[in-house]
Amino acid sequence: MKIAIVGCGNMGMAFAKSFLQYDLVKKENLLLIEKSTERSQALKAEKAGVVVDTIGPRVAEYDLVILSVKPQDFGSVCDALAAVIKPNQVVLSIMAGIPMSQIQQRLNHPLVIRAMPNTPAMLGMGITGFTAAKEVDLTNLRRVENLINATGRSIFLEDEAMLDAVTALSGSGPAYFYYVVKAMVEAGRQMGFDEGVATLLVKQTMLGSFHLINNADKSLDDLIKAVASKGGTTEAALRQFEAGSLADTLVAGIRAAQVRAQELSNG
Ligand SMILES: NC(=O)C1=CN([C@@H]2O[C@H](COP(=O)(O)OP(=O)(O)OC[C@H]3O[C@@H](n4cnc5c(N)ncnc54)[C@H](O)[C@@H]3O)[C@@H](O)[C@H]2O)C=CC1
Ligand SMILES: O=C(O)[C@@H]1CCC=N1
Repeated sequence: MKIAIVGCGNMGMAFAKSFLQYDLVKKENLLLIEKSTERSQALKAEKAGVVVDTIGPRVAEYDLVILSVKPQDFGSVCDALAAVIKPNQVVLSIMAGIPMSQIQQRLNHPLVIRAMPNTPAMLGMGITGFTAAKEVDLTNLRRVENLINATGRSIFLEDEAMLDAVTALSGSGPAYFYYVVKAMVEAGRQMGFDEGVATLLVKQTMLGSFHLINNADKSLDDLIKAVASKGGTTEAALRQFEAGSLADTLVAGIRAAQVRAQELSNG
């Protein structure tokens, strides 16, 4: 397979590296289109693929074109891509917010798949929600699904509208996790630990707790109950979280991310 990636930042390269790792594409068949000179020089030094700075006629030689520029930069790539794209090529967009209909219309091209990954894709531990325009046949859909699965796990969604919810939940999700970890490390620092020790205590707690969520045959409420002894320390913390409506604030934040994803479709 020959793959062109437009926008080779965090996510574009997370995808590229996963494909290379699983030998799903050869470096000579991977076109990396990156407008930033600094970034493209780094990609050339890494010998990550064939690096160019603009979309040109050679893009037409690739089976799949991945759009991984920021949604705000989509307008800057449309015309150049529309001018060279051939009818049999498949476009995979990982841009937040931009609906498939808009991509189809701006590129004058029906074969569009839309996906929302997250940054753990860099380690092959991502989760990606994806959906496809009705014009995309099963063979192409399976090919792209296999590629996405090199970055972690995936879930196909019939309803494109749910991709904005995926964006809010798992796309942005890693940042929420880091935010909570950061607050816990700060609490550790305030209680007298240096940052390294606080970080070790928190990271190992998060790792172990994640495995308990995955392996213990208990609900989240039961897992909380198993930690929070009656009249103990955990209860004191949870009471404070409730008083500050922490859970409601987290839910409201995630809903704000969903609204923002919907707004991004308007440019
Ligand atoms: N960062 C994240 O956690 C996630 C991001 N996304 C989506 O992935 C897309 C990319 O995000 P990141 O990789 O984080 O951004 P990034 O800023 O790291 O990468 C975007 C790259 O596109 C390049 N670029 C901009 N205009 C260009 C053009 N006309 N031609 C060629 N290259 C161009 C930029 O120089 C930059 O290197 C966004 O649309 C975002 O919504 C999706 C899921 C997770
Ligand atoms: O913050 C953003 O807009 C992108 C989409 C999901 C994660 N990062």
